Order: sequence, then structure tokens, then C-alpha cells
Amino acid sequence: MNALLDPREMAEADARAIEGGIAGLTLMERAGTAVADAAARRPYPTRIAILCGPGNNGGDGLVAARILAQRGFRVRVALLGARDALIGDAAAAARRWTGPVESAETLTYETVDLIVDALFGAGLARDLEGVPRAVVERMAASGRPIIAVDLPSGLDGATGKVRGAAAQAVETVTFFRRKPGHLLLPGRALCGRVRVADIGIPASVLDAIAPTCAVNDPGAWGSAFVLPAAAGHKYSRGHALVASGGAWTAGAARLAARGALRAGAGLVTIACPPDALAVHAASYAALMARPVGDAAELGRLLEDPRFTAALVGPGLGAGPQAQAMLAACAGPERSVVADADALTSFAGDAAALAAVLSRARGAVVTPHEGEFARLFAGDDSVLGAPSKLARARAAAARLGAVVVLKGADTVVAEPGGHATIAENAPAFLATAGAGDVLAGFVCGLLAQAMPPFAAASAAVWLHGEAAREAGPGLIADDLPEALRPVYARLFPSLGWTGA
Ligand SMILES: NC(=O)C1=CN([C@@H]2O[C@H](COP(=O)(O)OP(=O)(O)OC[C@H]3O[C@@H](n4cnc5c(N)ncnc54)[C@H](O)[C@@H]3O)[C@@H](O)[C@H]2O)[C@@H](O)CC1
Ligand SMILES: [K+]
Repeated sequence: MNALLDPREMAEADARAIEGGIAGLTLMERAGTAVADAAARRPYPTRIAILCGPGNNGGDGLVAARILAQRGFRVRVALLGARDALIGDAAAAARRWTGPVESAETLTYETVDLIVDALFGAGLARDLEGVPRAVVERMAASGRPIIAVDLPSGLDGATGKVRGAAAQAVETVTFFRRKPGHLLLPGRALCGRVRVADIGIPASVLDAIAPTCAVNDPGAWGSAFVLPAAAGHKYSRGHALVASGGAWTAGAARLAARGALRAGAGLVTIACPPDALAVHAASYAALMARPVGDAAELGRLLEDPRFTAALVGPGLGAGPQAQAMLAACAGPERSVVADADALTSFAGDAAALAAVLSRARGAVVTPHEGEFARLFAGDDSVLGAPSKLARARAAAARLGAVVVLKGADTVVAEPGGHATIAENAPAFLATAGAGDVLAGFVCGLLAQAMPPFAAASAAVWLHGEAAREAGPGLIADDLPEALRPVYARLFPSLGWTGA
């Protein structure tokens, strides 16, 4: 698992490493060395300004300054605040810097080629205002490339939000593990390229910290991924049902159904109003279509226990009918995915949705930001949570279900607080119908009895990889097809031998 540490967890990692016998100043020396290495790698960084803040982030900058000067770079150190106000390891780092110290407040950039931003890191405690904010804004306006130490100063490592101001970095050097703010927008975009430096904190400190947030990659869910078994048959790979709207809106369900099939469900049946039957029957040969007039008929169809997962929402139309369809699907032997109109049908009434989902074997909801806001309208403890990560976690707890909060930085959270953050979605994935395919991927993995949190996280990652595979110009129809080469690489990496 590629853990992400929030500032509190990172402080604990530091503290445990120090308890284990590594001096704090040693960690700072290694951190500063990693920053110096990054600066030295830049093209022509002959004249480097290092802006140092009042805490240990500034200490890292002071170490980097000393090392870069030793290596022959022309270095200027500019401090925010008084030198004799520095304490602890940062004060020790300042004593080792023997060159002049300027004021960050009055620093000018005409003769500067590269900036190292070591003003604030994990210790950012409030919004930047007054002098610190002005310093960051002038640094940002200088147009010079910036290497950020740990985080661009002003960026909140827990939330990915800018507190007052932050300067765009070309590169960010962080330590031990990335933080959620490196992945959550706008943080991800502000960081530039992120390098993770090993500063000697042993990975074993994570055993006690037990982080609950991870990068969404196969390390987060690969062990739960269901690979095709040699002795399998189509029913053992699960039977997914996708509820469709009428003939005019049937495309969404078809995209989802094809996604479920490609994701590996053994069978996929589209349940549709009779007027849409011909449309679906004439679409893909591998899909089955069954006419279903209302929720009661859907319930009768689902008396067949071989349906292991159902998707309700894409193209369905919002209202009591969609609510009833979802209720018909939610049963103890079947997992459900509620998407799109199924979510909008419960606008402002998340408690009613939670009650329906609680009857399912496993439940995943896949809202985009608009659907999320409608669903939780009036619930400030969810909508007012401090970050996208916190909102998804609060929503998952409220619904008792896995929440996929979509976007370029999709967060998947489960009721216990475990979460993944995706970073592999290309910008061109934002296209009509892409969300329907994603819901289909989730449903297809749930149908194979993959646990909901792993299934949802895997589906999000696969969706991003499939988009990369298809490339620019992508339309949603391409996504299910692009899953094949992605699987061709993924399966062997998970130990599949092709049997
Ligand atoms: N042993 C450790 O803890 C290590 C820490 N490291 C560095 O230390 C950093 C964290 O150090 P700190 O905890 O000292 O925190 P920071 O150096 O990020 O910032 C803390 C200082 O900033 C002030 N401050 C916070 N928010 C402010 C605001 N909005 N306006 C004005 N002043 C504000 C605080 O009063 C304090 O003086 C990390 O980001 C990393 O760069 C590394 O050296 C590795 C080892
Ligand atoms: K910084």
C-alpha cells in the first residue's frame, strides 16, 4: 500500500523515528540534502534564493542553502522573521549557515534563477495573511521556477487547499511519504512534479500509525482483486444487472453494461422498459436484455439468486420509480451500485438512501460533485467537512456505504474511514458517458464478489488507466474496450499465470 500521511501522522512518523534513535537534526540534514539535490538537478540554477520560514521547514531550507553553497552555487538566504527567534533543529541549521541572511520581506528577484520555497510545510496552522502572504505572493509573481520544500507554502497538506496564498512550484520535494494535499486538487496541480525523499524514517513506523488513506493504485486493492479462476464458469464470475431507462436514454445503461462485462462479470443483463428492449437487443451480442415494466417486475426478476450485483441510476430518470428500483435491487445476496439519477432521487434525504442501501450485501454510490451536493443538501457535517477526502469519509459514514466522490482527484471512502485518492485520471476522461462506464466497472467487479471498497477503488483506477490507454480524443465507448490491454498488464502483475 502506498500510504498517504496527514500532518498529524507525519509528525508521529518523525517522532517515532526520533524515539528509535535518529536525531531530528539528522532527519533535517537529509531533508535539506534532498532539496539541494533537486535544486542542483535543475537546468542552470546558478543563482538560488532560499526563502526560509520560522519553523523546521525553514530549517530544511537552511540545510539546503549550506550544501548548495558548498557545491559552488550562488545562494542567498532570505528569512521570514528574526534569526534569533528560530528554535530547536532549525536554530541548529541556522548556526551551520555562515553566509548572510536577508529579509524575505524585502527580497527582490531580478538576479535570481531559482527559488527554494521553505517558508511553511506541515506546520501551516492558519491562513497566510499580512507579511507571510505578501512574501508568498511576490515569490509567485516573480516568474522564477520554484522548488517547494515538503509543500508549496500555504498549501494545506491534509486538504489540498490553499490557505491564503501559495506559489506554483515546478517541483516539490517531500519526505518519507506523500500527503493527501499532494494529490487532492488544487494541491496536486500546485506541487508540480513531486519527489519523495527517503530521509531514513523506517517504514516500520507505519505499523503503529496504521494510516487509513492511500494512493489509488494496485497496491491498495490488488490483494482483493478477483482473478479468473481455472475452474470458473460464467456464473461463478457473477451475474450483473443494469437497470435501464427508456428507449431515448438507453445509451447510459448500455455503456455501463459493457463496462461491467469487460470488467469481468460472467453475465450482464439489462433490465429495461419494454420500449427499450429492441434497442438493447440489437446492441451487443454478449448483453442480455429483459423487459421490466416497474420495480415489482424487477423484484421478480431478481428472485433468481444468481444475480450478484445490480447497478441503478444511469439514464433512469429521477423520482419515486428510481427509488423503488434501487430498493428492489438491494438484497442480502446482492451488492448494489447507486449512481446518477438513483442518487438524485434521494436529494436531501441521505437517510432514506442509507436505509435502502443497508439491505444490500454491499453498497457503492458514485456521485459527482453536483449529485453529492444534492444528496447531502442541508447536511453541513458532510458538505462542510474540510476537504474532499473528509467529505467522502463523512458521507460514507452517513450512508453506511462506500462513496466514490468523482473528479480528477476521485476519492473512494468506506464507512470505517479507509480511503484512496486517485491520481491517474487524464483530463480528457471528462467526457459524456464516462461516469456510466465507471459505474459499470464497479458493478462488474462487485458481481465477482470483490469487496465493495476494493471494487470501487479498483474500478476508479482501471477507469483512469483505460482512458490513458485510449488516449486523447477518447469517447466513453472506448473505455470498456481499452480495459483489455490494461488487464493484460495488470493480471500478471497480480500473480495470474494465465491458467
Ligand atoms: N523532525 C521533523 O519533524 C522533521 C521535519 N521536517 C520539516 O519540518 C516541517 C514541519 O516543521 P514545523 O512543524 O516546524 O512547521 P513549519 O516549519 O511548516 O511551520 C511552523 C512555523 O510556522 C508558523 N506558522 C504556521 N502557520 C502560519 C501562518 N499561517 N502564518 C504565519 N506563520 C505560521 C508557526 O508558528 C511555526 O513557527 C516539515 O514540513 C518538513 O519540511 C524535515 O526536516 C524532516 C524532519
Ligand atoms: K514549503
